[in-house]
Amino acid sequence: MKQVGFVGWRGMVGSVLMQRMREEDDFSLIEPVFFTTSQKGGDGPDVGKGVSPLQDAYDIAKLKQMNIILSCQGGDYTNEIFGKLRESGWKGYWIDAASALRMRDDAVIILDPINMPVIKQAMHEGVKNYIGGNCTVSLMLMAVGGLFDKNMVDWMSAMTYQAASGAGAQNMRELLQQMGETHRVAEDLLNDPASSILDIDREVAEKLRDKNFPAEHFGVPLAGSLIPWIDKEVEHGQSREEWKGQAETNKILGRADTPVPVDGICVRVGAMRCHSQALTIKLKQDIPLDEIEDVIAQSNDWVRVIPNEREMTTKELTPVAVNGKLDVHVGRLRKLNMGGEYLSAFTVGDQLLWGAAEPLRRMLRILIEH
Ligand SMILES: NC(=O)C1=CN([C@@H]2O[C@H](COP(=O)(O)OP(=O)(O)OC[C@H]3O[C@@H](n4cnc5c(N)ncnc54)[C@H](OP(=O)(O)O)[C@@H]3O)[C@@H](O)[C@H]2O)C=CC1
Ligand SMILES: N[C@@H](CC(=O)OP(=O)(O)O)C(=O)O
Repeated sequence: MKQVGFVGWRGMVGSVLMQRMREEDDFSLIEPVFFTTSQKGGDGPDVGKGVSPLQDAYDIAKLKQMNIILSCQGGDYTNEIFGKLRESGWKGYWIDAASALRMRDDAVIILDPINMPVIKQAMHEGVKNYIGGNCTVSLMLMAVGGLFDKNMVDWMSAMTYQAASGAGAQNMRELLQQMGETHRVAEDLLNDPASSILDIDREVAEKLRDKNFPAEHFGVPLAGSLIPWIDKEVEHGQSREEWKGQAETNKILGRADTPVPVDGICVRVGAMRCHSQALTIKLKQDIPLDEIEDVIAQSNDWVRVIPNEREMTTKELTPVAVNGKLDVHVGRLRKLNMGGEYLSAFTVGDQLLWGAAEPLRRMLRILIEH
């Protein structure tokens, strides 16, 4: 059995990975070794194979014994350890959730329902580094990857509505604290049916602008507001999250040399763990809507087309509907006033599942069964 080292297994992404691996009985196929950056010698998790002491995630000699290492620990850890490990002569497979290695020539961005041929070709060529994609990009491709696969897309604009989870566990907590504070300040007025909504709004606005409002992690209020900037600035006023849209999409599709233009504005909203995106797709041809729906619906086992009508949309095309599920919903499919080649779509998916943990779990399985 292959020895698989897990780093970052108790974090938020790592916990979702562990849960999925238990559900799919993946641990029965491997010999897992659990590492830690902070609790060396403590008890590892029991995944049906007894409890073993946690290994030091900075111990290169121990890491070198692994056939495969799967890290959900973050980019700082990858940047510190990966180079040393490779320089030490380690030839094992490295699977990673962090973005640090994604754009390297010796790394593949993994999303096997979309790019299995790219992954297979890389394995054949001896590539050893398999990196999970940006959550927004992976979820967009799980939703409308069929259109890219059929070479129907001329360009695409993605306007995103990204959940707090993308910023980390502490940010999810802070969002709820912010919601609680906002409610608390308005509670008495809310309980009085005669109170004025403008008085309520004034209290809330004052609270949101109060310098003591809890915003240590986001820096600004997210509850009752939104944040139209995610990640650092790259150039020309584009954020790094926006830059990933085109760069990662085309790398995943194996067409970095002839890229499809992808751009838009990435926005953080007060959802918990599901990212939504409003897509404008310029098609190469005016293709009938029912054909487009078929292509999308048949492209993988998890995409679900939601009919473009009010009740189904408001019930099924929301973060609440897909939270904790592998299904990726896509709806609001219609031709725009600009012409028959202009398609709108709205998609929503769980960013901790297909957006983070699931592609890693499936890559591990591909390597084990290889
Ligand atoms: N959040 C997201 O949406 C996405 C994240 N990623 C990548 O995954 C990386 C990890 O993200 P995420 O899982 O959100 O990070 P977390 O902050 O939840 O976990 C990271 C590490 O923090 C340590 N840690 C310290 N205190 C605790 C605690 N109380 N509970 C759990 N872990 C603790 C653990 O390491 P130890 O056990 O060694 O102490 C853990 O592995 C990111 O840096 C990013 O590169 C990728 C895609 C999406
Ligand atoms: N940046 C994403 C989450 C994330 O971790 O992305 P990446 O893996 O590309 O760094 C978000 O905020 O929603």
